[in-house]
Amino acid sequence: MEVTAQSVWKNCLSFIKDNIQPQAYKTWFEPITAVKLTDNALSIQVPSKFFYEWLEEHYVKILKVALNKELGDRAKLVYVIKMENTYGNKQPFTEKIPSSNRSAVKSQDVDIPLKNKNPELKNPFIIPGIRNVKIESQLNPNYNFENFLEGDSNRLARNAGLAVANKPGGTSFNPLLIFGGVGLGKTHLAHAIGIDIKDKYPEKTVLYISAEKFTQQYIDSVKKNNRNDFIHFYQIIDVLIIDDVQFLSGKTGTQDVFFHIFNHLHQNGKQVILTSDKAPVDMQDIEQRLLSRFKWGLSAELQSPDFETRVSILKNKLYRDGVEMPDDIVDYVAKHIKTNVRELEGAIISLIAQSSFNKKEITISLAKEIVEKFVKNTKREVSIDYIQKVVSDYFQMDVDTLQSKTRKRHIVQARQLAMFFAKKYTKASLASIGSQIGKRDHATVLHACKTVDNLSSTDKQFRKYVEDIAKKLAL
Ligand SMILES: Nc1ncnc2c1ncn2[C@@H]1O[C@H](COP(=O)(O)OP(=O)(O)OP(=O)(O)O)[C@@H](O)[C@H]1O
Repeated sequence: MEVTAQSVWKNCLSFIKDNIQPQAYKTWFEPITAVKLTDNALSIQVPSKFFYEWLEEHYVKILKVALNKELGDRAKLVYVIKMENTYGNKQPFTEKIPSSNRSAVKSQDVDIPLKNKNPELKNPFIIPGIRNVKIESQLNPNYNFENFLEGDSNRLARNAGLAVANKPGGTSFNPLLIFGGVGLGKTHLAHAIGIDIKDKYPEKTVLYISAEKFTQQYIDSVKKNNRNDFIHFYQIIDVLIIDDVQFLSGKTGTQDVFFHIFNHLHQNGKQVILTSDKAPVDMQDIEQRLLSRFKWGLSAELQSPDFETRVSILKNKLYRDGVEMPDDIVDYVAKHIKTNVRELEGAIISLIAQSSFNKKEITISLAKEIVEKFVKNTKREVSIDYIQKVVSDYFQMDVDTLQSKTRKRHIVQARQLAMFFAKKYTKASLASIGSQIGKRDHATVLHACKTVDNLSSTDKQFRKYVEDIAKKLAL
């Protein structure tokens, strides 16, 4: 009979089954599949890193005996760790043996050094290389230090970022918390630090994640009963970058788990980088113990750039995009859009687009037209988070209640109002609104908007809710 990975593993399993508790066998061996056999090395696929470490800690001897029986004294075992959508995102963290299926964005792959740096010393039959598991760092190479222009408004944060990138975990800036208003470059700077660390220390595991996604992963892990996996995953990262930590407000479960992850990383000299739209003192509904951790390192503010910096940012962008624009136009845009770099860039992009689509020359009057529209439009920009907070405050409930599955009338109405305002005042799609407001689908959001419209015209009290909330949103 042909010897295959499956046949070898089947024999191993029957030996193991006879020698361990049935429950343990079911839990730790049934989920494993054999994937490859080359020479005397058998590759088995396990569903998570936690799983793999558990096997190593508890069943390494029996695995060795079973494998030696099948493949002789020189038998080797290779683990293939596949986290199948473990944390429930469309683009999950994938972890693989490096030689195959590399990510399209190679620069974002990082090695995860697992527990025992030199496994041979402890487990002679496990081949080297299995620890070179890969994880995508989710960094955007377009956000780097070279194109993050320095000015008085960001000097401290930028230089602290550079210091952290030179010595991750080795400065007193741990955590480094970058805070500031909307569109001032927090995300850009956070990525730039990560990218620079990857350049300088390719062996380090860097992971960028938004607090929102982190929260979602945590919720999913609880649902799927693999909270330990979740924690473990984050504890082995060298540089953890969490964007928009204010999103954790009011989410006590996520805060708790983050607290433990943070402590572990900090104690082990790993670097934590956080961004937030507020300074720690202004953060609400974040546990005190977490806030005090945030203050351990350095909180560096990004302020609105001054006129000169705004001009440099625009000129740099134009230069990188290969577009020429007269200085007086650039100055005009920089003079009128002051508080948000994203808007600043957006206005210049619109200007270029308008002039090329309509074959119009870029003039001051065209710039004026666009800047005016831009400022008007962006005044209405408000986040779905903010809407949920305003609505739940108005009805004196917390955001979790608003998002919950309950069918209680007043909660359903609050949720529908949040959806209605999110549809009205953000650019988010129905699907995205639904997923952010209690993980509903787009049809639910559509239904909510219709219900709010109907009730506003038939129910006086309800109309008052709509008017009050609109006022609170200051739109
Ligand atoms: N100093 C800078 N130099 C060059 N580009 C910048 C600078 N600051 C911000 N930008 C650009 O402005 C845009 C918005 O920046 P970013 O998304 O990092 O802001 P943010 O503070 O994270 O915003 P939000 O509050 O919405 O999360 C990005 O395109 C970024 O590249």
